[in-house]
Amino acid sequence: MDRIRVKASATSANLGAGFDVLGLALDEPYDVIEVEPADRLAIKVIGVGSESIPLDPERNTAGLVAKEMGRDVLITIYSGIRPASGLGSSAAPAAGVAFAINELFSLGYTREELVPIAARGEVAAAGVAHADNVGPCLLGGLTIVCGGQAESLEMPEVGVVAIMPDVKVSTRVAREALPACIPLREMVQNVGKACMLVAGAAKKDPYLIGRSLADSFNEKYRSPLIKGYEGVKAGAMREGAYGVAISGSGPTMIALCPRDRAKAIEKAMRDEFLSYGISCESFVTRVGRGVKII
Ligand SMILES: Nc1ncnc2c1ncn2[C@@H]1O[C@H](COP(=O)(O)OP(=O)(O)OP(=O)(O)O)[C@@H](O)[C@H]1O
Ligand SMILES: N[C@@H](CCO)C(=O)O
Repeated sequence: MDRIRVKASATSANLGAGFDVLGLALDEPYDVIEVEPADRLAIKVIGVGSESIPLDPERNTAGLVAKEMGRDVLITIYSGIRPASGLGSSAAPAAGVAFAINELFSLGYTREELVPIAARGEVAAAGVAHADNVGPCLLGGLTIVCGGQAESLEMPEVGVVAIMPDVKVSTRVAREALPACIPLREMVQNVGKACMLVAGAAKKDPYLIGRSLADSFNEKYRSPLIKGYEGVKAGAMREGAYGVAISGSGPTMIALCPRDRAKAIEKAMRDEFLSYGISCESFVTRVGRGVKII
């Protein structure tokens, strides 16, 4: 094989209480990434937000991954995920390139083993090697990452509505909004919610998953960065969403819902943002299955 082309999709990290641990793969939007052997490591970016994506391999998540894997390659990223929106835009190229290099050079890593390698690419974007976006991007479904290990659970069939208000919140800034310590009571509530969410996926119970999205950490400290958050969430719940969460570090909000309610929920959430004078992009999708060769 002299060149490989993969589809690496958007992801939604945290899912409320699962801060830096849980992540959900989405089917759309996605990046298409091509990788081919070259004399030196180089990166080209075309598409959504390309002007804000660094070409220097040291500052690009995909470049750091290729360096980590010790391969000189030309990486072409056809970007389809808006940067700094909370949908894992920096993770998709990292996961995509880890997967592509593994296939191209027949390195023999499992998808699970690629998770910590791809996570180190995130240092270029977030300053830390968090795996809660690269995990679901590689494995699909609902992913749990912990101490370099990654596990994935199949989700029940749900619709996913994502609303991206026209506001930029970088992961770095959103991480600074979080306290270093939280009260014991909040910690206990969050552990409970995260465990209930995983139980919901294991039991294929979308109502339990939805109820478990409300947390007292990510939402409490980061929702003030998203003007209109409470109204938008209420609009989605009124139209039948199972639950709502900030996607990753925001400002995108996602609602999980019955698939036949998704369009009405999308409209309600958009209308709420507009009532605060905030324009937004939005889309309806489903749970993704992980990076694949196309
Ligand atoms: N390969 C890459 N693709 C996209 N962004 C990158 C890449 N490498 C570095 N970046 C930087 O990361 C920034 C986006 O990362 P950030 O983590 O803030 O957003 P996100 O991935 O959309 O959000 P989240 O991690 O919350 O889901 C970009 O503005 C860009 O400067
Ligand atoms: N867990 C990270 C992910 C960002 O996508 C954060 O919320 O800061």
